[in-house]
Formats: sequence, structure tokens, C-alpha cells
Amino acid sequence: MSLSEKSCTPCRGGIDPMTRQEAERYLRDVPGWELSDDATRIRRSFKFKNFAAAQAFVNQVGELAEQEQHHPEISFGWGHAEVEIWTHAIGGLHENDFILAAKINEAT
Ligand SMILES: C[C@H](O)[C@H](O)[C@H]1CNC2=NC(N)=NC(=O)C2=N1
Repeated sequence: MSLSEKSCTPCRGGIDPMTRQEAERYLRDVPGWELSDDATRIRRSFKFKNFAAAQAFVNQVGELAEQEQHHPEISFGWGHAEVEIWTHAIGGLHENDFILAAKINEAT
């Protein structure tokens, strides 16, 4: 099953975050996303033709996040948005983060 076909699972904490090595393997399935220096987050920048298009994207990502009950940090402005995802409960990366990233990629 591809990542975008999966759904985020509730993550209560108490488990270890992914290692950098595991994260690098998952990254291959989400083109455009990069790993933070400390390997605890993934992020991607998006470009748009104007403010309204960036705002529409943010709303779409917000809908996805609510469906999945997994929520990214997003900042945006005229023609751009930056999305960052990690699993707060474990202070690092979980498969859920990559599932959301794959769904965001599909939506763009
Ligand atoms: C109870 C609920 O599932 C949790 O609080 C979720 C909500 N959304 C979340 N989103 C992200 N990115 N990380 C989390 O750990 C997280 N926890």
C-alpha cells in the first residue's frame, strides 16, 4: 500500500521516534520534502501564483489534517507556504508524518 492510501493512526507517545536512517527511507516516497538537521521534522516549501492560491492550499491542507487528526505547522504569505510536520507526542517522526506529507503531495 502506498503512503497516501494509508491513514494516520492515533499516536499516544511512549514509543521511540524514527531513526534518521528510517526517516531517510520514508523520504524517498515524498518528493520535495526534506529532513530537519536534527532529523525530528520534515518540511516542504510550496510556491503559488498569488496570495489567494496559497491561502486555498492552506485551507486544503487544514481539511486533510482534520480528516487525519494529524496537524502540520504552516506559515504562508503571498505566493508561498511552508509546511512542517512531526509527531509532538514522541518529539520526532512517525509514519503518520509521512502519510500526511504524501496526502499533501497528492493534493497539489
Ligand atoms: C489526540 C490527537 O490525536 C493528538 O493530539 C494528535 C493531534 N494532531 C497531531 N498532529 C501532529 N503533527 N502531531 C501530533 O502528535 C498530534 N497529535
